[in-house]
Amino acid sequence: MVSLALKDVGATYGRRTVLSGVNTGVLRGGGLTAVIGPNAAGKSTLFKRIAGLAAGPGLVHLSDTAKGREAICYMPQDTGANAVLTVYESVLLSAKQGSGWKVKDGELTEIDRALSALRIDDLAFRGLGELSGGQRQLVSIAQALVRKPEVLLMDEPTSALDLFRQIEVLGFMKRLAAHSGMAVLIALHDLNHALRYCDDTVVISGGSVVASGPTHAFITAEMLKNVYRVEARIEACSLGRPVVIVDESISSA
Ligand SMILES: Nc1ncnc2c1ncn2[C@@H]1O[C@H](COP(=O)(O)OP(=O)(O)OP(=O)(O)O)[C@@H](O)[C@H]1O
Repeated sequence: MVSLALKDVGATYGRRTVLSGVNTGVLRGGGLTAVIGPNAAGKSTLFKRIAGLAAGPGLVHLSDTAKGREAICYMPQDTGANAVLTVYESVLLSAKQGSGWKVKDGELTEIDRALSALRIDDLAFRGLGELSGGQRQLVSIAQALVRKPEVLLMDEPTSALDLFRQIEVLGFMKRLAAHSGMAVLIALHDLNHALRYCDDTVVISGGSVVASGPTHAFITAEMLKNVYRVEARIEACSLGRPVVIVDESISSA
């Protein structure tokens, strides 16, 4: 099963350093890891650095994969839409990325499977340009899945989805990771999703990792105060699940 570890990883845009000294333990395949932190903390940049799309020092160490960097797929926050393509064509194009243009039967089956797992098979022959934001986000997930990554970096993949779709997609990703051994890192703003679906969490603030390890140990009232500047409580809901309740922001005055 694939695993990923970051050692003294940094990232720069031109002369500007936005990420430095990022170290994590070994992030193993088979589950979801949340990457959390305030706006502009460096979550997307970390994903771009891991995927080789941003420059910077340090080591992104991948183990137990024969594919090297090819094992990694980055699903960006803003996916943009090539209005000329249909959903099916765009997913097919993604599946063929980096390989020849000859389409095998198995690949079409994989596409059908991804569209159906995300319940967007009815959109297959609609143009990308005529989809809603949430529908486009589901298509982006399908595009990522058909590339069969071993490490999948999902940048706020549920931000445009309704409540039903959010839990459906995260539940599906959790089962898929457990079944396939894929390592899935998910940048999230909804910390209740992190608590419910992610075994491990990496907390980023101001371009550095401030904590990395088991989710329940790190999503705490103290972390929320220090990193997010809010007074909050973690309490058990009526089903016994921990939930974050935010009481108020802490003024910087
Ligand atoms: N292409 C770029 N060139 C220069 N600076 C950039 C670029 N992309 C991001 N930045 C800067 O890097 C910092 C980290 O941005 P990043 O997008 O990684 O944050 P984030 O944690 O993903 O934020 P958010 O939660 O708002 O999506 C920010 O200060 C941002 O302005």
